[in-house]
Amino acid sequence: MMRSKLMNLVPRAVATTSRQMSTATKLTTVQVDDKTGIATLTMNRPPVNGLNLELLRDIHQSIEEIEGNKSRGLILTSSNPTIFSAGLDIFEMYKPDKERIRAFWTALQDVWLALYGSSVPTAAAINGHSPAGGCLLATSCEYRVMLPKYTIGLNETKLGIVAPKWFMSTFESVLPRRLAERALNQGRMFTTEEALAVGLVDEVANSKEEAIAKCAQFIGTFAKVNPLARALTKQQLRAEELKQLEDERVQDLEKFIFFVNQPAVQKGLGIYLESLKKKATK
Ligand SMILES: CCCCCCCCCC/C=C\CC(=O)SCCNC(=O)CCNC(=O)[C@H](O)C(C)(C)COP(=O)(O)OP(=O)(O)OC[C@H]1O[C@@H](n2cnc3c(N)ncnc32)[C@H](O)[C@@H]1OP(=O)(O)O
Repeated sequence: MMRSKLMNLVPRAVATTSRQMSTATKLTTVQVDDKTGIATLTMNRPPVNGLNLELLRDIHQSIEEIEGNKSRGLILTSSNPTIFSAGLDIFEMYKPDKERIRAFWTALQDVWLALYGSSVPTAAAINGHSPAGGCLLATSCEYRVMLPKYTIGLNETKLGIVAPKWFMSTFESVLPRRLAERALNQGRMFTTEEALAVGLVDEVANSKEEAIAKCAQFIGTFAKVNPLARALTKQQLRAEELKQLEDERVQDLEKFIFFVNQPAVQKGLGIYLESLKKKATK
C-alpha cells in the first residue's frame, strides 16, 4: 500500500489560488491551497463530528484523494467551532446492527491505516474538544496545534471500554511511555495547556486560521527535504504499528465485536449516553 503511495511523490508546479477538491461527500471537504499545495481536510458532521460509518468512510476517501493528487501535506480540522471530534459515535456501538458494526469498525481501521501511514506530512488543527476517537485522529498526525480551553485525551476507561492496542501505540508514539500508561489507565482528558506542557500537542493557536497557518508552517519545514526520502523514513518509523494492525485486522474486528456485545459494556454505554443527554437538557 505504502509503495504505490510513494509513486505519487513527485514535485509539482504550484498556482496561486485555493480550490475545492472534493465535495463528493457531505461529511468532509477537501480544500487545496494552490499556493502551498497543502490540502485541508475538514470534518463536517453536526452536531459533534461523531465518527459514524459514513463520516469514517468519507474521511478515508478524502485521505486517499489527497494521497492521489500529490498534495504537499494534509491538515485535518473541523467545521464545528468548538469540537474537533467527539470520537466514535456511541450510537454505532450501542445496541448495534450486526452487519453495520462490522463495517463501522473496518472503516475505522481503514482511516487509521491511511492517516497514520500517510506518505504526505500530516498535521491536526485541533479547533475544539478532542476526546477518544478524536484524539486518535489527532495523534495519528505528525504535528498538532490546538486552540485554548479545550480538552484532548483517551478517556475510554472512564466509559468502561478498553482502547485497542493501536489506539494505545498511537498515543505512545507522542507521549513518553510512563505518562501515556498513566493517562490511559486514568482515562485522562488534558486541557490544551496541560497537553502542551506534556507534548501531546506541539503548539497553541488563538484561532482556527492561526492553527491552520501553524500546521502549514510545520508542513513547510519539509519543503527542502527530498519527499521520497522523507516518506520512506516516516514509513520505516511507523511500520511496526501499521504491520501489527494489518496482520491482525480480522482478530481485532472479532475482539471488538465480542467486547462491545458484552451486556456490561452495553449497559455502560447506555448509561453514558443518558448522561450526555441529561447534560444537554440541564
Ligand atoms: C481487549 C481489547 C478489546 C477492544 C475492544 C474495543 C472497544 C471499543 C473501543 C472504542 C474506542 C474509542 C471510543 C470512543 O471514541 S467513544 C466516544 C468517546 N467520546 C466521548 O466520551 C465524548 C462525549 N461527548 C462529550 O464529552 C461532549 O459531547 C463534547 C464532545 C465535549 C461536546 O460537548 P457539548 O456540550 O458541545 O455538546 P453536547 O451537548 O454534550 O453534545 C451534543 C449532542 O451530541 C451527542 N454526543 C456527544 N458525543 C457523542 C458521541 N461520542 N457519540 C454520540 N453522540 C454524542 C450528545 O449526546 C448530544 O446529543 P443530544 O443533542 O442531546 O441528542
